[in-house]
Amino acid sequence: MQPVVLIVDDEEGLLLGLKKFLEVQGYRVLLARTASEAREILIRHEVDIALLDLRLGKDDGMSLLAEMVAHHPHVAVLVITGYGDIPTAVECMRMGARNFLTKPVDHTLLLSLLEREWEDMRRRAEQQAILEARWSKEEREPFRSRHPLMHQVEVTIQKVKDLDVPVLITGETGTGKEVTARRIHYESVRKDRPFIEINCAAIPETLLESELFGHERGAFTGAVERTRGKFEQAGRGTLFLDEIGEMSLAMQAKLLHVLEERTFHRIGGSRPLTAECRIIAATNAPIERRVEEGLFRSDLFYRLKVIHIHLPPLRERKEDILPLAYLFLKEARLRYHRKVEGFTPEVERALVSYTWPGNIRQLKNVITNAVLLAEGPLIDRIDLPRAPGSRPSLKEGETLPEAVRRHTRELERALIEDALRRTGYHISETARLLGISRKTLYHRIREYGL
Ligand SMILES: Nc1ncnc2c1ncn2[C@@H]1O[C@H](COP(=O)(O)OP(=O)(O)OP(=O)(O)O)[C@@H](O)[C@H]1O
Repeated sequence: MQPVVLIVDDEEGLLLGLKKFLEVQGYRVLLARTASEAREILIRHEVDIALLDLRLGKDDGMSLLAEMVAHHPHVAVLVITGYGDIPTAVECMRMGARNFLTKPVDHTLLLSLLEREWEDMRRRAEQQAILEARWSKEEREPFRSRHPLMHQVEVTIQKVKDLDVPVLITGETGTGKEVTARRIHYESVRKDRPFIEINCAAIPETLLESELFGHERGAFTGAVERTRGKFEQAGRGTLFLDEIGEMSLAMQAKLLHVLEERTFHRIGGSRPLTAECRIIAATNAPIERRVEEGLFRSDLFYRLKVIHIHLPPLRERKEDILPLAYLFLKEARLRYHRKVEGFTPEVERALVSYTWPGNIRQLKNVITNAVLLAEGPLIDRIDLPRAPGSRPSLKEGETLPEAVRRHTRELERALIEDALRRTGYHISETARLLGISRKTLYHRIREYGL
């Protein structure tokens, strides 16, 4: 993966010089000449590292730094200061900059700082992935609902787990489709074989085919070695196709062919390979509507939904809210070493009466935050997003900047939710409508539990 560096400077010569130098070193470089250009780029692109000149013409580099630290915490900021301006550099590091360089920029030093940041980021991402896998996937026992609406789901899981036919799981975002897919796999005879997942919406259409089927060396520019696709990686295990509703018609045709023939080819390959994995597909898009509109092939739809599991939203199974809330409380308490024991009766009532548009994911986020912020053994206040249209107000003990930040987040959440509804939960269309990348949209959906 190519690291993306944003350079913010108003000196044209320096910008172009650094851009050329870094591109030769394999970095992707984006340029901003003003603070507002930098803001625009940060919203629209996934930036890894920013090089920020504190002297930005009439703009104030320090305020931009503060904004970047607050709103784009994943971006590592290196500041460029005038020669000998050490107190400012120290202040910047205190504010959250990762390091500083003085002018004129020493290219060798810059390169070593960038490499160190990039290495750090990759290590953190790996550790995060290990933690995630340890905490939220196979090892943890998922909650099993006793609600009558979920009873049928349980019966179906038990009945079909060992069969060799596809399963389609539908339900709103955060209702537990992936958790259900994993349960089917790990409770089945395939449990010692791989469980491979792929998010069909998060991968650009041009890459999806090679991700799924793999490619031979030289199959296309950049195919430097033979690569096994997800079908091969899954072997005789399970392939989980998440967000299948977002798949293009061309890819749907290819997938249907694999389901019918049980064979596929790596891109550029002539030897047919056998697809032995079980397919579980999931979607939160209104897939029947997509079929009616001709956006999803009806033959593929019927083939996938041989077994159909629909997960009802949390608001339709309110009895599950408190058991889940206590489960997440226990998890967060252990994970963050907090001494929190439960909720006050008012908080319990608030949890049960809320509508949970982001379902279990949102409930989990809310409870984890509450555990982190709790001061006593009982959680006595809970932050639930306001109903749209109500007037902004200051919470007890909240400062103005805190309230502004909270309201900005609520506004952003509501706008994204609105855009998702308008496009019928079509990720690419929503990203286009909002003018942000699909990756950023994904981050936000997860962050806000949408
Ligand atoms: N039965 C369960 N027990 C414990 N946690 C659960 C359960 N179901 C869902 N969760 C938690 O809720 C969150 C969302 O679950 P999951 O990713 O399976 O939902 P999803 O329906 O696939 O969401 P999306 O449509 O957005 O991809 C995860 O953090 C998961 O750990």
